Amino acid sequence: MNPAARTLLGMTTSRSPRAITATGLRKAYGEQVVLDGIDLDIAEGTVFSLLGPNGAGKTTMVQILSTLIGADGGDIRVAGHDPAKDPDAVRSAIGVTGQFSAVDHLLTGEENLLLMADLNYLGRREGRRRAAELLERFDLVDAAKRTPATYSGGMQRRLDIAMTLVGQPRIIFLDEPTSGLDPRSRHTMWQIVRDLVAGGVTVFLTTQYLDEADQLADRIAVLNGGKLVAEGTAEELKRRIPGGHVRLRFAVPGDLERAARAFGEVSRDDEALTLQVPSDGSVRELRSLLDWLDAESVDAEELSVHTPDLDDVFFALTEKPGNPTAQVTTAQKVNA
Ligand SMILES: Nc1ncnc2c1ncn2[C@@H]1O[C@H](COP(=O)(O)OP(=O)(O)OP(=O)(O)O)[C@@H](O)[C@H]1O
Repeated sequence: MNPAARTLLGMTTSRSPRAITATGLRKAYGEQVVLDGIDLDIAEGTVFSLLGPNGAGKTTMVQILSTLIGADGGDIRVAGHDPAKDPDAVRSAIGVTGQFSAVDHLLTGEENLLLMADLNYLGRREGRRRAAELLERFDLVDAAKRTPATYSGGMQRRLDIAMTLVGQPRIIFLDEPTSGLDPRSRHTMWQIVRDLVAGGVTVFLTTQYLDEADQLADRIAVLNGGKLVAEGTAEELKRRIPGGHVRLRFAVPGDLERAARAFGEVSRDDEALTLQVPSDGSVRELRSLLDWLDAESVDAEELSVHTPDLDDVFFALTEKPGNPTAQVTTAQKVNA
């Protein structure tokens, strides 16, 4: 029976299994409340990205979910287990990679993987098989006998992830997996994440790169001031904030003046001879704008369409009074 029919009949639709859930998660350091009642609901086999300004509490959240530190309150389940009551069960289901790389720099890449296999009690033969498979999968065969000191940043990051995968975790915490990587290595890392998810792994991603969240995440949450201030798909978050506009640049001040009068409340820059006209960027709106310019013989030298991106969402949701990033929201004020 299709989901719509089930709903019509009042039957509950089956929910996909959850990798991570939390209700009312709280954590304070002394007087400072870092996580102030956080709810999480992350489906298995998806990428969840947590965004937030520096110091928002992202690392604290990852540390709690991965059993490194305890929460002060709330109900948490990771792979079905409570990290406080059953940390070993959580640890056996998760892998953590990122800023604090587990790579031993005195061992070769292959030896690092074999050490991980030992730590996971895989046995000699299975350990060797797994190490060889991961070296192949992460394009590290030629580098296997060298120490990571001779690796590029991208190779070190790939070895780090490969080491995490030795234990075949169902949930992986990726803390800023591509910081410092060049564009090609970033894309390789994105493909690795997509392949993991295609294999059913759940990825909890923290990143400073909003385009990374946009590319990879099924759902994105923005943490600010101890709370999740927004949660949804990238498209849902972008729709939440105004900011779409068309920017027109004119050749002469007279044309700028006439257009500004015709369009009413728009943001203008007399020096650059530009106007920002609120618009959803649709063909229909663009056509009527161009028709008007034609009909009035107003000469626009340049036209560009701006739709809100995740940067706009981030700034709008995490903006502090007096923050210089406020300029990014000019377009939203135009629309207000
Ligand atoms: N062990 C600790 N003792 C006291 N305060 C702490 C401790 N760990 C973190 N904090 C504080 O908690 C807040 C959240 O820190 P956290 O590292 O979780 O933020 P973050 O979002 O990961 O930041 P960033 O993006 O800079 O890595 C910060 O104000 C930090 O100073």
